[in-house]
Amino acid sequence: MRLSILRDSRDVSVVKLKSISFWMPCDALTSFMLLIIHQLAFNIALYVSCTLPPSDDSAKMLEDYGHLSIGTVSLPFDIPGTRFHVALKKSKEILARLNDIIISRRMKKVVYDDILSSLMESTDKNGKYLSNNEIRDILITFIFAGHETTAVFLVWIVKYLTDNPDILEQVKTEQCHVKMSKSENEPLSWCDLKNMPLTSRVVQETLRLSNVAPFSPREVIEDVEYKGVFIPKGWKVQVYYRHFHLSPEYYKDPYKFDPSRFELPLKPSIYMPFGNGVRLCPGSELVKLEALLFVHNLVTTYSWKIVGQDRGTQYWPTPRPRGGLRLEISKIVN
Ligand code: HEM
Repeated sequence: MRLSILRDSRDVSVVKLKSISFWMPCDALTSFMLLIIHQLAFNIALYVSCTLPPSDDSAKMLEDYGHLSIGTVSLPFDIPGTRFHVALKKSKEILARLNDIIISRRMKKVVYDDILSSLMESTDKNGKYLSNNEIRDILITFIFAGHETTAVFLVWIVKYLTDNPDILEQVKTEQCHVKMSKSENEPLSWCDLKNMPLTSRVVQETLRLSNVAPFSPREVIEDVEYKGVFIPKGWKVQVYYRHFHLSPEYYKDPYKFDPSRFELPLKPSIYMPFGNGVRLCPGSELVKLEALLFVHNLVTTYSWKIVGQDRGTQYWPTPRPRGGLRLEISKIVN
């Protein structure tokens, strides 16, 4: 199957993301960052997947995805009233909606520069095109994987920058420099994004420290002995990336937010925020791009402060600042 769209985000994403309302709807507000960014990350995932602009319909879809997300980490009892039951119901509604989108796209016969069109053109190794149900199933995964982790990850960037004012100042200097090299309203180009070494390291370090996707599930396909432990074929195992990322064996002072650790190349296989091997996250380049654009817009346009006490980390369903990080945020007046 040919599916290149997210492997080469250079061409698509800079162009697409700039056409989405990128940030807050007003000049000042106090709100939970996770709420705002969830909507933003979802809009981007929906746009990259199906070229759907934000609407009431997409807001409803995000709500349904919220139930689906909770259902994936609930006990699998399909009994009315359980979270799992609600998640199954909502997933059927999302699948029906995606089916309508596929049918309407087939009728229009228009090719868009998005994942849906790429899937519709794709063939398997026998040259057979994917069915609507196959496309629908891949899309639901892409949109799910494409917004949930991204939203939490962007919130962690804000948290770490706020907690480290020296690094925040340096990032601001870097980003203002980039901004000043552009004329007013000129969008960032791929070259500009390559010209943000410190911000890129902040992105890498946030991925290491936040571990928003802390593990991957795998099935053992043959008997194996690992460090004296026998693991039989058929067992389910978790590859726990968090173990590598927070190990003092691999990282000096591992709980410290220190982007400078990425100034030199790391040892192989100790940094895997997007997994490894054939199932490596296909959205990894898109996420980094979103993060650079997000930080650029954030630090050059807004100032903010955290409201209330630091409430630590909530580990369910994935690690995130407890409560979603309440911020008082306002537009910088020049
Ligand atoms: C900070 C954001 C993200 C993180 C940390 C992340 C991390 C991961 C990880 C660890 C995996 C599992 C890899 C494995 O099993 O080896 C994965 C899989 C996947 N991710 Fe991401 N991801 C992020 C964002 C995205 C985005 C934006 C998209 C799409 C637009 C996406 C789409 C997918 C898909 C479709 C898979 C399944 C791949 C497969 O099973 O072959 N992810 N991601």
